[in-house]
Amino acid sequence: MHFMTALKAAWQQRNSLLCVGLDPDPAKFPAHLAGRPQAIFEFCRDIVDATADLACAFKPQIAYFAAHRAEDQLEALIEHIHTHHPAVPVILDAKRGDIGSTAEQYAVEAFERFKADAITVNPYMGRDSVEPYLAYGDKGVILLCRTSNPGGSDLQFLDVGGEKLFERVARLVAEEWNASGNCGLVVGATFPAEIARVRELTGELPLLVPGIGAQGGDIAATVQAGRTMDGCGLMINSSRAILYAGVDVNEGEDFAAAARRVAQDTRDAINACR
Ligand SMILES: O=c1ccn([C@@H]2O[C@H](COP(=O)(O)O)[C@@H](O)[C@H]2O)c(=O)[nH]1
Repeated sequence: MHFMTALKAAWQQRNSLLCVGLDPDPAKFPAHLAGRPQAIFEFCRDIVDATADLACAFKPQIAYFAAHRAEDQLEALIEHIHTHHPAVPVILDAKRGDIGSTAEQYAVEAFERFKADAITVNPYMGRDSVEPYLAYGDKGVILLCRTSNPGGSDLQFLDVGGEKLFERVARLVAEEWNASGNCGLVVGATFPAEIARVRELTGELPLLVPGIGAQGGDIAATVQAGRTMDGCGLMINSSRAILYAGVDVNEGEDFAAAARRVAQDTRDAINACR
């Protein structure tokens, strides 16, 4: 199924704009998982099973798996999501960016090895570096536009011929790169004014919005700035605030139940503003 079809169905059927981020850090895992060879998979699987009905997407961040030589556990996790929660699309957060021949390999890795439904990509090497992902017409390609970190302004706010660089990226993606209707943009919840500007420039383009929760972005401001006419258009990501909700209050083996409570509260807070 086309990523956008799956995403739209998930928004409607689950009544949710919440994207649950999967950034597994073994140092923060509950004690009963310590030393288990498949701990990263088991932790994420339990979070996924506890939150799937509340989520419009899952977003595993590849660095948290690769850093621990756990790419095999990432493969198993995505397979688990597709098998047990087939209505929830998977966005592989990899932020790839390289020349075309290398990008071809990254695209194979994301879509054929990991079987992700979408990938995040860095647009700053230009169209030929993005083509290999766009060639998978049914897969989502979500390009960095206005990132949530403070240093994002260093380059993304540069004036490029009368507009800011992030505005140029937004227009380029919406007007030229989205021929197959499979593109989205990353815009941080920490910058609602720029979310509104990107929405203004891109019509109904889906926006992946990290930065609520641990980074402190405002949910109401995010939704008001980025929602489309039908109250959708956003995948609002929260990772650490959900994953470690139980660990922070020492809930041990009930970490997944605690994660569910925070995911539900977050989804409801988003829905209250749509
Ligand atoms: O601009 C960006 C792009 C990506 N991210 C990623 O989103 C999550 C955020 O995690 P939290 O724990 O909810 O802060 C993480 O995987 C980042 O790599 C981002 O934060 N900002």
